[in-house]
Amino acid sequence: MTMYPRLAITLGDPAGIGPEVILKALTDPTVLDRCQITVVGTRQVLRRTYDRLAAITSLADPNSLDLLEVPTEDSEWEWGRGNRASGGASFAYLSAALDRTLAGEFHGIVTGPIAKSLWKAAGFEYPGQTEVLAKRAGVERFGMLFAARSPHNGWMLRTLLATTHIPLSQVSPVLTPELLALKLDLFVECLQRDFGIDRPRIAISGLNPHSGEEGQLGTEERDWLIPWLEDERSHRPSVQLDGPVPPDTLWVKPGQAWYASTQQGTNPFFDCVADGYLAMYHDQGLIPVKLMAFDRAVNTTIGLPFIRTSPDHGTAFDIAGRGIADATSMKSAIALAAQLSERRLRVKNSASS
Ligand SMILES: NC(=O)C1=CN([C@@H]2O[C@H](COP(=O)(O)OP(=O)(O)OC[C@H]3O[C@@H](n4cnc5c(N)ncnc54)[C@H](O)[C@@H]3O)[C@@H](O)[C@H]2O)C=CC1
Ligand SMILES: NCC(=O)COP(=O)(O)O
Repeated sequence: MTMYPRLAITLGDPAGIGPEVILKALTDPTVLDRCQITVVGTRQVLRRTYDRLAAITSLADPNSLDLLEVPTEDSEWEWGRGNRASGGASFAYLSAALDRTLAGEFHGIVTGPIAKSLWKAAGFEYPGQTEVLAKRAGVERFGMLFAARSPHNGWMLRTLLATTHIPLSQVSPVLTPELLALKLDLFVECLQRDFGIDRPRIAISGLNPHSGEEGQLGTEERDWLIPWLEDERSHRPSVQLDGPVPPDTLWVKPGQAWYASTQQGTNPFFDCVADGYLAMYHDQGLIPVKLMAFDRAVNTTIGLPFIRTSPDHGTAFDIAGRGIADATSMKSAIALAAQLSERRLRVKNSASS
């Protein structure tokens, strides 16, 4: 029997493209037929978006949606010009969705994009939505994973970031064997539990050019990354660990697989690709993801007791209110949240029956 998960979708910053891509995504029957959706935000924001854009692009009518109305103190903002009011509203939407999810009302949350600087302006000192979700869920082990399915052949690129929203100068001091072991644990758990890959292959990036070239171009690989990986290999027999692969070439094979015009199983590129890629820092992982899949990649927070996904893009203030935002990444985020929540529901129900 098919079980339809209940998903909350937060509008994100009302001055950005979040409301537009949500109303666009909710016109697609393939998005709607696998889950029950409640939009979390304010009717006034949805109405304003609809009234401005419905004449030039196809949008769901806000009256047709199930809406959880979230009171906000101030609604003085303009398209493309977020301010502390729009930042505060986007925080309130996320909080309301979290309250209801933690109370068991939703199986997953799909978040619209927020502007981190405007959270700060509104007095909320978090680096991003990921950290709020983890804190409110009471979770200390969590990770930022980007998943994207190739439109050419269905292959899925999955990239976990070992470090996320920190300055580049802090990456090396923050990276430790303990942190990488934690991220690897999470990655393996996620690939097995959520993606059904029992014996995953994971490729791990080096940090330095040429993975340090025997210590000539950086010493982290020689000093601890290579020994740590060897140790991990010896006590994880059910996982294939590749690396540390020089970061400039790690993405060549997934790039070939992404663009291959034939299906997995008939193309030798697929024999070389991993089920998951572990990048050492934000842009090392996200530059290749966004080059290949900016229009469709999904950001998902792993380690939470519920599913959370989000489009890979931000608020795009430069195009907000013009009707030209591409909703494919939002559609993919809803579809992935539905797929992962349904899988968890199925497993839970079969365990209890
Ligand atoms: N999950 C989230 O809430 C995320 C939030 N952000 C936030 O978004 C804000 C803006 O960040 P940026 O670096 O400018 O990234 P961005 O993704 O908002 O925009 C980068 C470029 O891509 C274009 N773009 C983005 N999404 C698009 C779409 N769906 N269709 C067509 N074009 C699109 C924009 O017009 C812009 O030219 C920042 O405050 C950042 O913190 C950024 C990434 C994720
Ligand atoms: N670049 C990824 C990103 O900014 C994700 O932010 P969030 O989902 O933690 O808000």
